[in-house]
Amino acid sequence: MTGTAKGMIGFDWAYCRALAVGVQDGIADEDVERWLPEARKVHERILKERESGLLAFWDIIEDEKVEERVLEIAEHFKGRLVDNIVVLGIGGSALGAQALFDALVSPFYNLTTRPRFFVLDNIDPLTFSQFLDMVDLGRTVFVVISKSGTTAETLSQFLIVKERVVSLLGREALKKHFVVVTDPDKGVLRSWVRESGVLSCDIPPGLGGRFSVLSAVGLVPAALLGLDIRELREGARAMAALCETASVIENPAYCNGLYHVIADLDKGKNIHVYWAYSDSLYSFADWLRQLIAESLGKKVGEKLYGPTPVKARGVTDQHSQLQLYREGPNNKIITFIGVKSWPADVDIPPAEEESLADAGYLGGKKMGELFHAEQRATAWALAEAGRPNITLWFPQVTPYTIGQAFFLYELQTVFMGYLYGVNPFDQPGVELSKKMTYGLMGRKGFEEFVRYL
Ligand SMILES: O=P(O)(O)OC[C@H]1O[C@H](O)[C@H](O)[C@@H](O)[C@@H]1O
Repeated sequence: MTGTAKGMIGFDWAYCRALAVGVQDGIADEDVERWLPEARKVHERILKERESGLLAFWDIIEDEKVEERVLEIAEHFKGRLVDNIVVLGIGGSALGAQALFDALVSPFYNLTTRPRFFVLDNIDPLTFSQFLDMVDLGRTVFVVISKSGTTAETLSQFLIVKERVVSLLGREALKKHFVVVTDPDKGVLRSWVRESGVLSCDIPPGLGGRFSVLSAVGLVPAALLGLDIRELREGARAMAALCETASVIENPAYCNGLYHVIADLDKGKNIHVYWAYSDSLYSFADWLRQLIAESLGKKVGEKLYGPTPVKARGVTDQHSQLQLYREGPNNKIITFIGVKSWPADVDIPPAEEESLADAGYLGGKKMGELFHAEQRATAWALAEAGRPNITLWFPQVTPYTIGQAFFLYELQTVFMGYLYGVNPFDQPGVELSKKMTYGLMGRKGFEEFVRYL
């Protein structure tokens, strides 16, 4: 089936353009014109970096060896009595797997299916101890994911469960219950893989955590769950093909990125809301929050950059956030993440009782109709109040379309970073609190960091 037949995601930018409905300070042609020379330079830079293999997030979707290795590992666990697949990881080593799972699997999956899937991306002692009390370690596979292989949170989780597996099942059981996804050479986890012989997958050194969902970081959990990782990456490649064009206006990643930079720097809209009108895409908004915050939240000299990414859920947050978005400070650009059709829908029966006459307008309709009507009305109502908004439409949520969305926003974020003039691939701001934590935890060589406290 062709790409188009499988369905391509796409933007509706009508309500972010100037003078659409009531959008006074939307994006005007002259705004775009002003930025085009800079945007074209950024395209040239991206082209050069691609040619010199500096864009690992783009190269990874074309690297077939990754899929082969991941499917090999999934094959190893096939047919085994596995009740639980548990990801131990945090940030870029967890958010992608969670977004993939929630996008492609029912929210009630764990109640009805085996193996169940859990992403433990926090070290709340109560949650973690309750999880360990609940889980049958003998029927659990832990996927330990850490690009650096040194992240304290993930190592603490790993040390706890490893010790319990060894004391319950013996050291030889480690290979049956652990898979590690980490740096090919460096880090504590890589040394342990060498020593223990457990199965592992590499995270290419040049691939940042928040850009790694289409690598083994997202693929190992997805393949263990039997999700179609080939379709996922084919979707990413289909979007990459669309984003090859130098035309900033025709390139979905560039055009949407440009609108967001203009909204932030020229229109004072530095809060970027991602309003998922789909329960299955709500975690995708979480994944986006890390990608945008860590890539664009940067200090260059005395200048501070970076929109604040905010997530919302539709239609639920119409009843909690809309008031602010429509009548509060006009400092936001809002992206609705919508789904054209669902694999299932529900009929709303007619209201027979006289007492329910006022609910009559709902009868004979489908819940999806009401959902779409509310999304459409909310987008219009925001535009009418001068609030620029965009809709990203998924024809359906499938491995193919979610793969597209991951790649689209990874490239858009790099494009925006270069337009802002920041490095979208590092995150220096997260290091100090880590060093102070090491100091507080008595780690050798970090004593100096606790003097601040
Ligand atoms: O994958 P890891 O090396 O364990 O890092 C996990 C996360 O922690 C870091 O502190 C960074 O903030 C994130 O960019 C990263 O994704």
